[in-house]
Amino acid sequence: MSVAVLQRPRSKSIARPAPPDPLISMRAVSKGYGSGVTRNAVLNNINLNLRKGEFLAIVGFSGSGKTTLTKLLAGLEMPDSGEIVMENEVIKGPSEERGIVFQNYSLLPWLTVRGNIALSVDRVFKHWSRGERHDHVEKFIEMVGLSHAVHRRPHELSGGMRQRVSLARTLAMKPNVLLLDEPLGALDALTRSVLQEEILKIWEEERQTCLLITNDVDEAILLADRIVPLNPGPNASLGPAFSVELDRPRNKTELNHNETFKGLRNAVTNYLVAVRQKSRDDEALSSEAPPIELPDLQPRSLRIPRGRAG
Ligand SMILES: Nc1ncnc2c1ncn2[C@@H]1O[C@H](COP(=O)(O)OP(=O)(O)OP(=O)(O)O)[C@@H](O)[C@H]1O
Repeated sequence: MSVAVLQRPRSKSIARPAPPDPLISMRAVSKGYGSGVTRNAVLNNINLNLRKGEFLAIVGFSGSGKTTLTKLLAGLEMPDSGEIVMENEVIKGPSEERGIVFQNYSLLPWLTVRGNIALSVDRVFKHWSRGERHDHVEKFIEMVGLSHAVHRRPHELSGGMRQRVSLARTLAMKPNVLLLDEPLGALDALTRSVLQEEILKIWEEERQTCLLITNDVDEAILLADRIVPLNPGPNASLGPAFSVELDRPRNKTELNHNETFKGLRNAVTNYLVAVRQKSRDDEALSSEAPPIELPDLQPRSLRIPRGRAG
């Protein structure tokens, strides 16, 4: 295996403006579950800056700790060591400043599309007039293309439609940071593709700081400004950041023929493949049985003394 693919991609020597300040910083964060022999060390020494207005994608394998990372950023889990800081304040619990969309949309089954979104809007924007809140809800329903289904309840919607409601509900709360934890993971390829385009369009309009967790390299390149791989666990750490040097607005169909897109897809995929192979090799080495030490014995005599035979 080539070691070169594990190295940080070379940055171009063009002078770039300084990156914007981080909105959230993870500093030397480690997290595991359980204790003693049953302890599962999931994340180890994670250092990550999520910059204001950027779209960052974390790509990684199943079980590497992606959801754990999102929950830490959301304040739903606390680090075992290290800290997570948002605008100079250590994150100590969940907050409406950080909106999350999970893979399994958790909609209230007795409320309609409008009702599910309005519930959150009414809670966050209590100080707005009824008319303002109504218009705000309608804007986000329209943004995700569900105006024709406002009166439907979740069981009357397809998976893709439910995920749109979930997205609209979180976007409508206007969080400072949007945390998308494999939001399209449960959808079929076609619906996934349509929703990718929609997220892209919405993000290009709103430019909210956004962190997307995904296992789909193409999706990460289409949407993000920067891609950071999460190496396989246990004790998963972050790999080198890959910068996505593709102009916006982006068009998925056109990107398929774009050389920068293809090169980046190869670089990220090769990195992930190499790092997984390394993790497997390390695992195999550490689980190999130690060599057995044979006792230093010398045979004395194989002859059976006379009279004892039989
Ligand atoms: N609350 C918990 N208690 C104990 N172990 C947990 C808990 N949550 C996650 N884990 C374990 O932590 C590890 C990482 O899980 P996590 O869900 O963060 O990974 P993931 O990369 O999001 O996985 P997937 O892509 O399959 O959803 C797994 O081994 C999982 O079993």
